[in-house]
Amino acid sequence: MLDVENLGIRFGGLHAVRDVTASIPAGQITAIIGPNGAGKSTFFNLISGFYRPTTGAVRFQGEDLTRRPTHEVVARGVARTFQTTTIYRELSVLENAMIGHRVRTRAGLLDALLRTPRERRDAQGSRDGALRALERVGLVRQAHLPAGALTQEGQKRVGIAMALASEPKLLLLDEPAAGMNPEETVNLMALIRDLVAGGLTVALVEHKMSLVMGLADHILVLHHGQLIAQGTPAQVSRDPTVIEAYLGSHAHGGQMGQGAQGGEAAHA
Ligand SMILES: Nc1ncnc2c1ncn2[C@@H]1O[C@H](COP(=O)(O)OP(=O)(O)OP(=O)(O)O)[C@@H](O)[C@H]1O
Repeated sequence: MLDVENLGIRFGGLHAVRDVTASIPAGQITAIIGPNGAGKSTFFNLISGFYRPTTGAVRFQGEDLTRRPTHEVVARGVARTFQTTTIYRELSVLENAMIGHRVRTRAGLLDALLRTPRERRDAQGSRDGALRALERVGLVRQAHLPAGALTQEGQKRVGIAMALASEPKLLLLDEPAAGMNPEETVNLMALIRDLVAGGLTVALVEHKMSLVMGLADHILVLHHGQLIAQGTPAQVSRDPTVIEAYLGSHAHGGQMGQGAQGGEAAHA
């Protein structure tokens, strides 16, 4: 569904992502893992159009998205959530989801100010689209609550609904389980599985190895900005290069503990 070829970006002298060639297959869950500072978030920012690569190309369903601005990437069917919660806590759950939907509507500011027929049509469409997204994440009954009143897990669902409201084909989740307890993590895994069963393709960056190993069909492993391995959870977890990368990172204060022990302990 999404292919990157020789993708790279430099920040000054630092190659945050270097020469990565990889694919995110349709209808599957792809996890991007690697020790701290491996370039995972930067890779996400590259494929979602937040960063312009220094080298290489990003193709989505065969179309070159390399130089497209983010809103065009979203309009073509790639949506993302963020590591830190970016929901509007004072707005209702429904209003948050409607904001996610508005990227697909055509009415501009003038239409909104003049309340033109197009604006009214789009507003109704946003409401319907937002409700569909809330249904997919199980939040219809909370639609009129302020988003900030929801639990941590509920707020994560709002963030996912915002992304789903743009009706993506590919959903990118940046550390979806961060800050969640084990029970919430299990619920989140079930939600992601449901979304994929409904036809969505998902790629995620995640530190919790229990989630990655229990959920991913396909794993890309980054280290120092480079792709050092890819394959099924079973394949990458016994790959000597991957084990060495995590061990080396642990020796320097990295997060191998999460890799070896399943993740939650180190997050507790
Ligand atoms: N905008 C930026 N400007 C300069 N350097 C950056 C920028 N973004 C990331 N970096 C650097 O690029 C490298 C990769 O960072 P990135 O955040 O992508 O890693 P990560 O694998 O997501 O890390 P973590 O697991 O800690 O979230 C790091 O050395 C980081 O300091």
